[in-house]
Amino acid sequence: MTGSSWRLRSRSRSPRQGSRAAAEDRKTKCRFCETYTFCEFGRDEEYCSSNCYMDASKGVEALDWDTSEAASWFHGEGLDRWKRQLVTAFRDGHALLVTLNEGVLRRVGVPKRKAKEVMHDVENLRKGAWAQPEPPLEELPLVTVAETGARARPSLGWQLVLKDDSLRSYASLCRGAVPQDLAWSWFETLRTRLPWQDLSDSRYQNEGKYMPRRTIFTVFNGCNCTYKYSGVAVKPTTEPDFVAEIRKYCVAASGLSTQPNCCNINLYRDGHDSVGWHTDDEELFEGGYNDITILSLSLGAARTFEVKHQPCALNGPRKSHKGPAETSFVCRNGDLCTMEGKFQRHYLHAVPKEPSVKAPRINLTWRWITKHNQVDGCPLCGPGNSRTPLTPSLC
Ligand SMILES: O=C(O)CCC(=O)C(=O)O
Ligand SMILES: [Fe+2]
Repeated sequence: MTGSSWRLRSRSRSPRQGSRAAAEDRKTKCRFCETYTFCEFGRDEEYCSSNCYMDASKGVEALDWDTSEAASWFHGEGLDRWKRQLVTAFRDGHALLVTLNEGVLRRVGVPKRKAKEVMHDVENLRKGAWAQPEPPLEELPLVTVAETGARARPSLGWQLVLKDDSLRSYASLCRGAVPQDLAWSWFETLRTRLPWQDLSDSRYQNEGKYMPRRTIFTVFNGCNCTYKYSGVAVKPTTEPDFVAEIRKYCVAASGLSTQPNCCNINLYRDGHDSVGWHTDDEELFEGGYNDITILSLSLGAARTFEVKHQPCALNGPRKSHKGPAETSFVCRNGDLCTMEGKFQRHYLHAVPKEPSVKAPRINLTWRWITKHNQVDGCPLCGPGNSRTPLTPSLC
């Protein structure tokens, strides 16, 4: 592809400003998902939804390209040169390739294996593109839960266990935030009363293979979003009263001023259950480019929670998620902890297998859905996504 085929699309044309009503009569092909659909935005917009626009642009300027030129480009100049150009474009223009997906690559004749490889690089590039220096705290203040919690419940002893100002990434921890008896009774209630689900990765759906944990995703306040990650789709369950009670207790202990609207709850039956290295950077929570908070309660058996930096393609050769943790702490019955700021953008976390652990553990992670899912028909989706404060505030 020649330089002339790069066209920067201005951020000021955000379709978030359009109205669903104005677009009801218009059937258009979305530039991101490429399906024909009623556009929820105004007439001039090219994306079918705020989800697609944000998936395409991730909040930075979007880089447009002409698919018809792609074939000659791939075949003529080769992938290596193409990748180098991409990197330059990302660095110079803070831009993002918006219309590229595996299907497009296949259509212009890129073999499947190469197309996958390219998309892997593009995804890393997107992450790299986001990894511009974070704004300093003086410019964009951030209050941690270690601070709000300490103000709300000084006796609990909140502490900051990860403080990375340059990456705006923080983790707060409160040992014994919930008294032991109460925590154990919550553990028993959740274990026996929740309709736990076995998750199957889409790749293994027909093979009877399940993720090494049981789970449930609760929502409330009219939200109906499905939680999709790593090839798994967890349908929402309306938050039962006994979960709401736990939520309110933990939010109060954290000094947070708003209630999260969903919770991912995991049951680790014993030390063979686990969750591998990942980030909770799904679009629902917009944590890839916003400061967000995830509040986590541990109940039952103690398990190790591990943390390490997220590899970034622009910082060097592609790295796998293999390799040891950089930080870890043991989460025990009744402990609260958090992941805050841009943690989901810059850090990975995991709960590794610990075969010596014979007892079960339950973990609840409360999150704030700010970008409700259109595809699953969540009634809260649309340009008017509820923008609850994403970070704690001192009140
Ligand atoms: O079990 C934990 O402590 C973490 C769970 C987690 O990372 C998740 O549900 O995304
Ligand atoms: Fe997670």
